[in-house]
Amino acid sequence: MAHGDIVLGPNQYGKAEVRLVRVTRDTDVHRVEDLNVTTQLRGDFTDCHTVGDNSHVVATDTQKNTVYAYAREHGIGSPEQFLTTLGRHFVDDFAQVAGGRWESQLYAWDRIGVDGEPHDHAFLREGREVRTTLVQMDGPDTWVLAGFTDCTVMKTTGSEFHGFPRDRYTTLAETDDRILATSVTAWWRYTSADLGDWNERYAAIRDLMLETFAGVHSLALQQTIFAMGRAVLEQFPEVAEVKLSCPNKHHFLVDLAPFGLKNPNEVFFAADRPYGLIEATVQREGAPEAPQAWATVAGFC
Ligand SMILES: O=c1[nH]c(=O)c2[nH]c(=O)[nH]c2[nH]1
Repeated sequence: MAHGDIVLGPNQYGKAEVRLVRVTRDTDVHRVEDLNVTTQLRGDFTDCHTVGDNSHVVATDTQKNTVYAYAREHGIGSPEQFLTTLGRHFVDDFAQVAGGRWESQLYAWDRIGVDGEPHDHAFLREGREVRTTLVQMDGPDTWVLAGFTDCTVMKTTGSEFHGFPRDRYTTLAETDDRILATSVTAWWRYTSADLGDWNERYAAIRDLMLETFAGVHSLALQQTIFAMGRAVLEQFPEVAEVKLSCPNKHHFLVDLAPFGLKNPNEVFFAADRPYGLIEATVQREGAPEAPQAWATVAGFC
């Protein structure tokens, strides 16, 4: 080969960020494994790059499907075990694959506590929510808003969605058992700026919202968030109104039938966009509104 020829250097390819949620439901106490998997192959792929010969190319789509099928067939257990098993398959079963890299991020979930007991199928993404507070003043008037954001929760059962209108653009299947997941952003307005015990009250309101999320058998995310706001207004007279903004973090059941596998609500694709965005204000009928309190709070109806 003459000096100066253009040749292919190091290369690898695969599917990045395969969002995989596996629910193990062999008992009523569900377990959740939530991974973001990237699979990349190295080996004899020169002809694809230089002349477009794909005869050696294990399609990235195939790599993605393999991630989901392996989650179903072999389970996850640990990311180390899962990635090693996956990588061994590609390296051992395809002569042209010499090696590769398999990487994942694992998102940990805790169980939501209800009456001090860990819930069977309602989970809270590990890591605290961000507590938010906004005080507005206008002369002698003070308004205190409190809330939180980035509080990601999931129910692996106890959620249905059906009975919605169908037109020629409707493809969504009705379901009586789906994953319901959202990242809650909540704001509430206190009736007074002089309540004291702010930290205890904040924690109690947050816990009540999470317990309500866990406890409500959901027919729609709209119903769940209204119940969360209503529970706060019923138990905390010092709260005047509650606003919630909740993305519906869709989890789509992966069709494993083409690979000869059943998927009894176990292996899901966790999509990040587009997402439903469900927002509501829950208020006391006839109570005076306080537009000044909310005037600069963006993104809420
Ligand atoms: O809880 C839901 N509310 C909706 O309005 C909706 N729309 C949709 O496609 N899925 C869902 N889920």
